[in-house]
Amino acid sequence: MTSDDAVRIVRPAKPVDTRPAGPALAPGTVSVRGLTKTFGAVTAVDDLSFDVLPGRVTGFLGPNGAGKTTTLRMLLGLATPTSGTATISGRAYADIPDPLREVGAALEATSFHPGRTGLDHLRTYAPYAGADDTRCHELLEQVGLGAAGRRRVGGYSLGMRQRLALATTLLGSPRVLLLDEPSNGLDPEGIRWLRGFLRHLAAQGMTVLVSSHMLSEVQQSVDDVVIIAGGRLVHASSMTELSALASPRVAVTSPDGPALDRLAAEHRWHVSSRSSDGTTLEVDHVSTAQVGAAAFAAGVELHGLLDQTDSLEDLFLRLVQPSTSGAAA
Ligand SMILES: Nc1ncnc2c1ncn2[C@@H]1O[C@H](COP(=O)(O)OP(=O)(O)OP(=O)(O)O)[C@@H](O)[C@H]1O
Repeated sequence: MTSDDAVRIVRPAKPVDTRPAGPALAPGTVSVRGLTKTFGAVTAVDDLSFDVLPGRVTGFLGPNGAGKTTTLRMLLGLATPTSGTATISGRAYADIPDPLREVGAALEATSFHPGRTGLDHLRTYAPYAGADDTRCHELLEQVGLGAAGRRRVGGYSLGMRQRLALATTLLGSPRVLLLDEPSNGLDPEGIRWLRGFLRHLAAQGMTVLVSSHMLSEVQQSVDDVVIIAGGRLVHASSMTELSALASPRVAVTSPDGPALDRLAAEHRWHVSSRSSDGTTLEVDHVSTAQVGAAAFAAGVELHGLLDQTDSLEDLFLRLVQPSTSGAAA
């Protein structure tokens, strides 16, 4: 990929809607418009605008310090924007009449009373969310803690605590779920379970926003991505559109360097590098199948043909690099 390409892809895939968020938004839509938050000289969130839609799982991604938690805190009324708006179903959190029925959130590792059982933990919070005892039992079953619900939380594994935290956020049967790094500390089985569970919630119409500093952690579970760096939006699209940005690239080796050069010129391949002896070329924007077929048709002997397409994580890292993100210093 050329440096031009790198600059070209660093922009929201869809034009950002800068209209003020209002009641016309579908219920459950999370909307951020021109959101900015400064802490003294530090601009944690810088003119951020994006929407998160119901019925979808959206990954809110960015490296450490990108501004994810600060954005989530503003959505939950825990921090006041310096400027701009952060709304849920068209309202700022403070204006939502019954907030626990509208939005469930887990921002950091929830603290639990170690002497309480999982069920008692839920029962403690249930009245605030208007949930009854049946709902507490139902949620424990849903998060896979049915039997463990009667055991003390002090003996729970980290994964079990994460499940209990998730059950707590769901007490009010909210329309919107905001989770900050929910897979932190989960083992692969726990991550797989979380992925399936969030998908199930979105399939029921919930809006699910999950933050992470690694695309690879969420790439199999999200429908959409919002990527930020240095407090600014660097990319917003569906996961499918993001994947399409990982342009194919191959390394092709032949004992006959000049024949390889002729092939590249004939097909107008974009050769991004050439080994010193001229026997290996790296070619951008073509697949191994295209190069293999062209070499076969031209009778050029190949000794190597390697797919070097960027992984999604490489693409993500390039998107959030300070040099291309335009991040504030
Ligand atoms: N209360 C605060 N006072 C001063 N600076 C803050 C405060 N909260 C956040 N920041 C700064 O704002 C920036 C964004 O932080 P934030 O925690 O939102 O990022 P993040 O993307 O959630 O990072 P991480 O993945 O590490 O949790 C960082 O530079 C951080 O140091």
